[in-house]
Amino acid sequence: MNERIKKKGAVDSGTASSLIRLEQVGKSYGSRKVLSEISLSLDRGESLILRGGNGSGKSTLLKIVAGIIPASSGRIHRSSKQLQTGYAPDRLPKLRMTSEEYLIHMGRIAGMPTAALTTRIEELHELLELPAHSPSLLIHYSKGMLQKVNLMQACLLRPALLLLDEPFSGLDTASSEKLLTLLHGLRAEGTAVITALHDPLPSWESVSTTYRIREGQLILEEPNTDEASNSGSVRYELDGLLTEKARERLAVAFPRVDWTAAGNAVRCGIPSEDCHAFMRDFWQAEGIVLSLNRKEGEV
Ligand SMILES: Nc1ncnc2c1ncn2[C@@H]1O[C@H](COP(=O)(O)OP(=O)(O)OP(=O)(O)O)[C@@H](O)[C@H]1O
Repeated sequence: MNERIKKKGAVDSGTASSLIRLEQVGKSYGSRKVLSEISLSLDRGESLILRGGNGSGKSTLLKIVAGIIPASSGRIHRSSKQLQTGYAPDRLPKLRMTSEEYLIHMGRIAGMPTAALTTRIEELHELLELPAHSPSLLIHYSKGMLQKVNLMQACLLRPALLLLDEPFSGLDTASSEKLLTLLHGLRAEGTAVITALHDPLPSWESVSTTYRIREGQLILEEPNTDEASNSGSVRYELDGLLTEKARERLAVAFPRVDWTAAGNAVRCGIPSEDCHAFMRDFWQAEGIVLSLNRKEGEV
C-alpha cells in the first residue's frame, strides 16, 4: 500500500466496525489494468472525495464499491450483506417514464413501503425543486432535470452508504446548493458519502478526505495544498445561520475570522488557511450554510 495512504485514518486497513473496507482491490478490463491495490475503509458519517483525470478509474471504483461490477482482485468487506447503498451513476438513461413512476419503481425494487416511498418522493422533489407529479417523460427532461432524478433515486432510502458520480454535473448554482444541503444533512444523520468530483467544492471538501487516482493508485491529497502558497490573498465569505453561543465559541477559536452578525444570521470572512478547520467546526456546531464564496485579492 502507498505510504501516504497509510498515514490517513480513512484509508488504511480499517477496523472490523467499518461500514465498508476494501483490501488491495484491483480492476482490469481485459488486459488493461485500471486500478491496483486500492485499500480504503469508510465509517458512518465519513465523506470521501475522489479526483482524477478522465479515464483514471473514478467511476470504476464507485461501481466496485456499489457492487455493480466485480473487482478483479482483492477483497471487499461490508458491515452487513444488506448494507443500504445509494448509487447515482454519471448519467441516468432517458426513459419513457415520468420521474414519479421511475422513483416509485426504484423504491419498490428496494422494498420501501408505499406510504414512506410516496412521502420521500414528494420530499425530494420539493428539496431539489422539481414538480413531483409532472406528466413529462424522462426522455424530454433536460440534463440538469435528469440529474436531479438520478440523485433522488440514490437518496430514496436514506442510504448508509451514498456513492455519487459527478453529482453536480448539469446543476445550476441554486440546485447545487440544495444538493449540498441534502448531502450535509445525510452525512449528519450518519450516511457515509463517496463523491467523484472534477470541480473544486470548498464547503464539501472541508468535511471530506480527498484522494486522487493516479496510475491506478489512490493518493491522499492534503487540504488546500494549492492555496497554501498564496493563501494571503484568498478568503472565503460564508453567509449562514448559527446560534449565538456557537458563534461566541467559534469567534474565540478562530480570531482571524471577521464576523458580522444579526441574530442567528452571520457573515464570516474566513482566511483560506482557516477554512478547512472553521467549516468542520461550523458544521459540528450545527450551523447552516446559506452560501459560501471564494474571494480573491480581498484581505
Ligand atoms: N466496461 C468497460 N470495458 C472496458 N474498459 C472500460 C470499461 N469501463 C471503463 N473502462 C475504461 O477504464 C478506464 C477508467 O474508466 P472510468 O470510467 O472509471 O474513468 P473515470 O475516472 O470515471 O473517467 P471520467 O472522469 O472521464 O468520467 C478508462 O480507460 C475506460 O475506457
